[in-house]
Amino acid sequence: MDIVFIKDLDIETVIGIYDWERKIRQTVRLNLEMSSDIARGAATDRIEDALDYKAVAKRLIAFVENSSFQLVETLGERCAEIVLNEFPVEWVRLELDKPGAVRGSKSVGIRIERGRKP
Ligand SMILES: Nc1nc2c(c(=O)[nH]1)N=C([C@H](O)[C@@H](O)CO)CN2
Repeated sequence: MDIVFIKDLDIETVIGIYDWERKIRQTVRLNLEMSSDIARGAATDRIEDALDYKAVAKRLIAFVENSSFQLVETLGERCAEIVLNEFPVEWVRLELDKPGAVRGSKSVGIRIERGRKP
């Protein structure tokens, strides 16, 4: 299976379950692996035949910046839905990190796989 990926996309948003978290913006980090037929774009050398990772990133930045969920689970699930519903992607693995959320830990977060592997 061919993959287009986006690594360490940092986005500021309102996220968290505590009162103090509802009043500030925190950084979340997205990592995505998306199934894509790499050979198709390679054959024509045209962006129209490839999965445009910049378009995916811009869409997710706009969504996450304007969101205000409590749980990383909810935000991650919504992001995966956007990728599957709005782009030519049949399967996605998504990691959503909340760096520094737990003292003593570099990061915490979720990893999900959604869709059907081609
Ligand atoms: N499974 C989860 N556990 C926790 C979450 C979460 O989103 N999913 N969130 C918090 C707090 O917001 C925490 O990040 C603040 O430091 C705690 N546990």
